[in-house]
Amino acid sequence: MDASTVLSLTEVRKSYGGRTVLSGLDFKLNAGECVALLGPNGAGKSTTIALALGLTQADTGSVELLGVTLPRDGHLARQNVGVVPQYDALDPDFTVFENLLVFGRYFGLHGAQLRERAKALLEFAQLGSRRNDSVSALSGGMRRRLMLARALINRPKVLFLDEPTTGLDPQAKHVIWDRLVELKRQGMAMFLTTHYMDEAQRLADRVAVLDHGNIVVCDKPLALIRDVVGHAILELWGTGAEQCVASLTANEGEHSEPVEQRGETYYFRNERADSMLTKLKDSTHADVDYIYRPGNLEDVFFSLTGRALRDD
Ligand SMILES: Nc1ncnc2c1ncn2[C@@H]1O[C@H](COP(=O)(O)OP(=O)(O)OP(=O)(O)O)[C@@H](O)[C@H]1O
Repeated sequence: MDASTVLSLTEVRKSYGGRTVLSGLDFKLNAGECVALLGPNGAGKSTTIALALGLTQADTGSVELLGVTLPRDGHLARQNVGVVPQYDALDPDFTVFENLLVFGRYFGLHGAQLRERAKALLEFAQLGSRRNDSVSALSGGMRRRLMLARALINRPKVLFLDEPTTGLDPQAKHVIWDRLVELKRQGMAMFLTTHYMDEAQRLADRVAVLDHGNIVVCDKPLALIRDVVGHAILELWGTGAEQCVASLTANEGEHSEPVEQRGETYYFRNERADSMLTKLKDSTHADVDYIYRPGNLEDVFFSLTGRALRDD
């Protein structure tokens, strides 16, 4: 494993009960880098995190974390790793501060050193004033921040975050993002899963899209937008959109590309978006709702993973 690589999964295959979840996955996380793993429900994001932490074993292939082989030496690697799991695992019988102390003791910390570390982390997580509160008195956002503080108690070299802001309101989400950006600035390597494209775009140096058992792309968010989607999207929706699209495309000829559709919304990209916008402005379909906008990560995601629901 290269010195700058903190995590590597090579040719990893994993099945559950005959159902293939990962089919030869290759991935590397470098020191100081933040990678966001995106994928539809059930694509295998949590499974990838569990493998990366040595909590489950690959059927074939190899996993190395911080220079040690998993799952064999997982306990060694986990000494230097922080994990923010998808669901809060705080002890409701303890206060905010005590939750940090208890967790720190698992890592062999104690006494004044542990108390100082816990105090500093509560300040970092903007929970200093809630130090003596019961965990049950915290809001959802505060609980996530406490989970983040807890994951940092052992001064980890790499942080794993499984959907760190799912279920939080926009304000609470932004506070978590702000804290994660600060950690990035400090050089923390981070591997996170998310369903939020804005989260991936905001935080990730590289975005990996997992689908059908493998990573289909892994690159900088803006490079993905440029390469997979392009510079512009025209979206049309609402009453009259179908008729409008039919009339705008009527002169395109029989070899024209089919028009992309997600539910009741129609999409044109790039040069076609530009020309459709011109036609639309000159047309009689003034009442149709539309927006002309830059491409984004959600467009990349749909473009690569399709539109079919994955919850069956
Ligand atoms: N311990 C397990 N036993 C059996 N099947 C499992 C187990 N863990 C995961 N799976 C299955 O493996 C597949 C991938 O699950 P995983 O939780 O990794 O996906 P995910 O991408 O994290 O999904 P989500 O976005 O819904 O959280 C799913 O079909 C899931 O039902």
